[in-house]
Amino acid sequence: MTAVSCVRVGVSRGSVPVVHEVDLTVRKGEWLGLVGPNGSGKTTLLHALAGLIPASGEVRIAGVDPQRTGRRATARAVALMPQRPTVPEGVSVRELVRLGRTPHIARFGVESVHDREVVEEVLDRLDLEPLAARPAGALSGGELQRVVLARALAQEPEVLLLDEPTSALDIGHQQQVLDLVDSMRREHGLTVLAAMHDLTSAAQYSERLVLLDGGRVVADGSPAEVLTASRIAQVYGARVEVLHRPGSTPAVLPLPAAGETGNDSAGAGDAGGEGQ
Ligand SMILES: Nc1ncnc2c1ncn2[C@@H]1O[C@H](COP(=O)(O)OP(=O)(O)OP(=O)(O)O)[C@@H](O)[C@H]1O
Repeated sequence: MTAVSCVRVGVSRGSVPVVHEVDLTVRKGEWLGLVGPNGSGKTTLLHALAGLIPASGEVRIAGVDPQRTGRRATARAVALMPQRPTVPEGVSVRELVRLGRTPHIARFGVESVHDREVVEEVLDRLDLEPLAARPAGALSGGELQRVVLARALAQEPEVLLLDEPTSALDIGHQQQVLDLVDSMRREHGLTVLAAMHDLTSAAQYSERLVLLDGGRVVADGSPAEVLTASRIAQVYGARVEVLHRPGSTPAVLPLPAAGETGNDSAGAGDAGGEGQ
């Protein structure tokens, strides 16, 4: 079953086209990683899929056309975790997470028992209980990032759009949040589209990667197919080695500039070289 389909999708920012003729299909329950250099159009595409900005072409996501469906109705099926969240002044962490329930609550209606249970469950699953009464505006960057993910999960979406979900997180919290999203995908058939810069992490969690460059899809396939050293050099201008470990997904290792061997070995060399 298809959860997301884009046919010749284009998006302009101001008068400048920044996403060009993107064709994309994502299966229900699939994790699709969106990768590409800065400015390649990842955020723009995610915002168009969430119906936040106009796009040309055809978009269907969780059975709705976000370009022609109201924000509220779209938000009952599609949640976006933004790269740069705005936090309403004075709200607590629990209140911010509760905002995720807004699309499900009738205007002038009150929260149901289910609404309250969902909020408490995501606070618990992300270990946010100890922060729940704190003002959201006074959190660290990483704490806020987990709270904003909690708000998106509280929407109980069919499709979750993640824009750099772990950019502010330490390695332990990166694994915690990506493992949680992955378990929700496996248990509930959640469909995930995640824009990520960490290519090793993107390869680990994504069943498929789509690589954007200059607003166009330049590669679409399994992580091993998309992440080759020559393609990363060409698209990112980066020196890397791609490690293929038995039974595991590819790992992308940055390499030092030619002639440099890294801090430790350079230091050892200066001190008299190896084996002395
Ligand atoms: N509001 C805007 N007005 C004008 N141009 C914009 C706007 N937002 C984005 N752009 C431009 O659109 C292009 C794509 O930006 P976008 O944020 O989608 O890239 P990205 O792949 O998400 O980048 P990054 O990895 O740096 O987050 C960039 O050239 C950017 O400068």
